[in-house]
Amino acid sequence: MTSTLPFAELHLHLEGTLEPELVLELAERNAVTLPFADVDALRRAYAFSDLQSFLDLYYANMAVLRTPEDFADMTRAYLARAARAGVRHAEVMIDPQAHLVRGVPLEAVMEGVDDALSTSERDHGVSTALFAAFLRDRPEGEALDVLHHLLGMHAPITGIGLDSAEAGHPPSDFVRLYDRARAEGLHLIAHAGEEGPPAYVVEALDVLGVDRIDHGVRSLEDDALVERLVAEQVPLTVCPLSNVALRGVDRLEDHPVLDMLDRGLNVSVHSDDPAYFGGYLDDNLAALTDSLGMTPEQRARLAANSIRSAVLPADRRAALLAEVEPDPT
Ligand SMILES: Nc1ncnc2[nH]cnc12
Ligand SMILES: [Zn+2]
Repeated sequence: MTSTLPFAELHLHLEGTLEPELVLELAERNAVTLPFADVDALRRAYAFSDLQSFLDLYYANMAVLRTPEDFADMTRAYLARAARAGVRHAEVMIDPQAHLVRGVPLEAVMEGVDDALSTSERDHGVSTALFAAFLRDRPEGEALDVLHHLLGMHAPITGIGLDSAEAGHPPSDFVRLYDRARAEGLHLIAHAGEEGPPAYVVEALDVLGVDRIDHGVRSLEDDALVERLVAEQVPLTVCPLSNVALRGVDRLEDHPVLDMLDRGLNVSVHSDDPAYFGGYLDDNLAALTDSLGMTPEQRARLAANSIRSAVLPADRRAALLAEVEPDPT
C-alpha cells in the first residue's frame, strides 16, 4: 500500500537527477556531442564500481547543462518526480564549481535553479531550500572565491555542503570556508563517512561544526562515535540505493540503515543521485520494505526524523510532523 506519510528529502544532488532521456534532450538542444549513441547506451553506462567511477560520468554529463533554461528544466523534472514520491520538503544541492570550470556563469546556474524552486510550493506543494556544495577535491581558495561570489550576487542559498571524492580530502581542509559560511548565518552540512573513515565524521562535527552529516554510514566502525551521534542526535542522511550502487554496501539486504535507526541514531533515508542509482525517495523506501522488511513503524520514524532534521519554519515543521504522528486525542 502506498503511504501518504510526508517526507523531507535532505540529500539530493540536482545534477544527479539527470535522467538519460534528459541528458540526450539537452545535448541536442545545446549541440553537445556525447560518446553515447542513444538512451540505452547511456543507461548502460550508469553502472559503477566505486564513488570515483560514478563521479567521472556525473561530471561528464554536466556538459549538457549550459543555460538557465537547462538548469530550470532539470530542477522542475526533479520536483515533479519528488512530489510523486511523497516528498513535501526538498533540500537540494548544486555543485557551482562543476559548472564554473566549464565556463557556465554562476548567474546562469542560480537563475535557472531558482526559477524552478521558487514555484515549487505552488506547483507541487513541495517547499524547498538550496545548498551550494563545494568540491572537496578542489582547493579551498577556489571554494572561498565561489562562496564570496555567491554572497555578492545574493544567491538564494540556505547553506553550504561538501561533496565529491572523499578519500584523502578531509573536512579539516575546509575550515576557513565553513567559518566564513557560519559568519554569514548559513546552515552547514558535509558528506562524511561515505567512502572516508569515521575520523572524517568527527572532523566534520568538531572542526567544521556541521549541523548534519550526509551519509555517515562508516561511523558504525567506531563505537564511541556511534554513542556520541546517538547522544547528540546528529542527523545522518543515509542513501541506501546509492551505497549499494557505489559498492559501499554489497547488497540492500546487508544495509545497516534500519539497525542504525533501532540503535537510536537520527537517520533518515534519501536518494542522493536518483537518476544514477536506481531510484527516488519512494524507490529507496520500497527497497527497504522489500529487502529488509521495514515495518510501518520504522517508516514513520524515518519520516519524522527527516522532518525534524530539515531546515523548516517551526509552523511548517509542526504541521508536517502532525501528519506523521497524529495527535492521539
Ligand atoms: N554520493 C556522492 N558523494 C560525493 N559527492 C557526490 N556528488 C554527487 N553525488 C555524490
Ligand atoms: Zn551525496
